[in-house]
Amino acid sequence: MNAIAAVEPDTSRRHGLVLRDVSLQHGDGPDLVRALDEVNLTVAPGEFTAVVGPSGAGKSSLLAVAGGLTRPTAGTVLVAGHDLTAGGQRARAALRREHIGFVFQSGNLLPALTARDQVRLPLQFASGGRRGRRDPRDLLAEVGMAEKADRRPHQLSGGERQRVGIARALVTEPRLLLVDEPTAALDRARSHEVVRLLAREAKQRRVAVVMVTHDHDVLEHCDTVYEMVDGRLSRHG
Ligand SMILES: Nc1ncnc2c1ncn2[C@@H]1O[C@H](COP(=O)(O)OP(=O)(O)OP(=O)(O)O)[C@@H](O)[C@H]1O
Repeated sequence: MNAIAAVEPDTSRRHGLVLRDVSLQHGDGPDLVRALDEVNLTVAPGEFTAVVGPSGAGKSSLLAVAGGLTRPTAGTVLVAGHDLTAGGQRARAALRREHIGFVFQSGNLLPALTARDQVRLPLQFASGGRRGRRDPRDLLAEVGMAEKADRRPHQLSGGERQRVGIARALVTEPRLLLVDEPTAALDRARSHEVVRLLAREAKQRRVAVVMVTHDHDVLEHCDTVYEMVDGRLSRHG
């Protein structure tokens, strides 16, 4: 037997994100919109990918499909080797809790909770099964928020809220991090800090990251940049 042939050629990539021929349509007849049009994308563990493109191009649809929030009309979505398109809504929700973290535009924090409790929250919903979850205190220290762990969102700056949002998304040790316009509310310096932090976490924790952004300034921190136009994805630059 040929030992080399027996080795799966794409092992390292299998546990990140794979989209194969993914399409998402809304409506029908004259109202048909192809939000995603036969999209193929592979993001390896530790790879930091950005997606840019004009308004209405399909970027949010891409995140929704990759995150199991929306089922594509056609194609396959694999996250950490699991088929997000195979099961029903409950199966998708379970895979989402287990393997996927989300970071939103302005942190999306709950007003009543301290930074520490925001980061603890996802642990209460995650199953105890898989590898070690992160200690919220360690994670807050890692994102530079240890000193402000007792503060609530209104006592934090935009950049600090975003850091807490990133810590919250990482506490369950996701294999895939989906990030939607993380710098929308930030000035230039804070934008670079936040995206640099995402890049560092991607590498250190071997997380596949997909970040949608309008901010071309921060693309220098990304490994791969794609452009989305009319639901089609292509390499940028
Ligand atoms: N539920 C829906 N029903 C019908 N059309 C929809 C629906 N959701 C999105 N669309 C359409 O799908 C296309 C892609 O939308 P999407 O929100 O993914 O774009 P986007 O690139 O994220 O835009 P933006 O940068 O403005 O957020 C758009 O033409 C939009 O109008």
